[in-house]
Amino acid sequence: MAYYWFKSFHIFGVVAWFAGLFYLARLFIYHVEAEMEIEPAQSILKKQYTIMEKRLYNIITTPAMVLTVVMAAGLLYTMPDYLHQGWMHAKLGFVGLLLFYHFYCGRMIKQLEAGECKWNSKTLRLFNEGPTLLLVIIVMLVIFKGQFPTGATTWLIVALTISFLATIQLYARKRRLDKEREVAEAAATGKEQVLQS
Ligand code: HEM
Repeated sequence: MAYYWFKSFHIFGVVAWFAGLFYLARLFIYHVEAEMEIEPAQSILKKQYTIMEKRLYNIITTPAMVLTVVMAAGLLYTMPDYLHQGWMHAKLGFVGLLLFYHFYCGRMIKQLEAGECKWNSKTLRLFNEGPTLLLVIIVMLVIFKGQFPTGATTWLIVALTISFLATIQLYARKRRLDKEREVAEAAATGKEQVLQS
């Protein structure tokens, strides 16, 4: 029975942890894009994003990470044989990368607050794909364990997933270009009005 409790709370933890990581990366993008705004909007937005990032990281994302790991330890305690299986070693390796990503986000909150972040919104969008990729790999490992499928259905699912992700990227790129054009047009109109007055 303990195994099912650990597993249920492990999955609750995973869902909340990823929700936090996905939203955090989105906030980083908005935070960096606030640079394009004029004052006082820029300072107000940056201050607000810092508050939101800290609350999300400290109140949801980190406790969810702790819950996931503690419940995982409980699962391994009830199923010690998993520790000798290759898929679990691979899973632990990818979870290590996820933990690195998690703590790097904590560092990035501090850098953004101090105005020392070197990332732009384009590279942050790529950074945002990290947890998605790790989620797919880790879930596949835990479901298929040692017998990863290589049949036609698998390749169809892989192709559909890639096309889905590519569509999202293209749409995001279109929105970014539209926004940049709007900002440039607004700046040009502002200049014209100043010259006319
Ligand atoms: C601290 C690292 C982790 C350890 C040691 C760990 C260990 C485990 C173990 C032993 C199970 C039970 C497997 C079974 O009985 O079939 C499990 C289930 C599961 N884990 Fe993890 N896990 C960890 C982190 C994660 C992460 C980060 C994710 C998500 C990306 C995740 C997703 C899942 C899922 C979805 C299940 C349920 C699978 C099923 O019921 O078939 N785990 N985990």
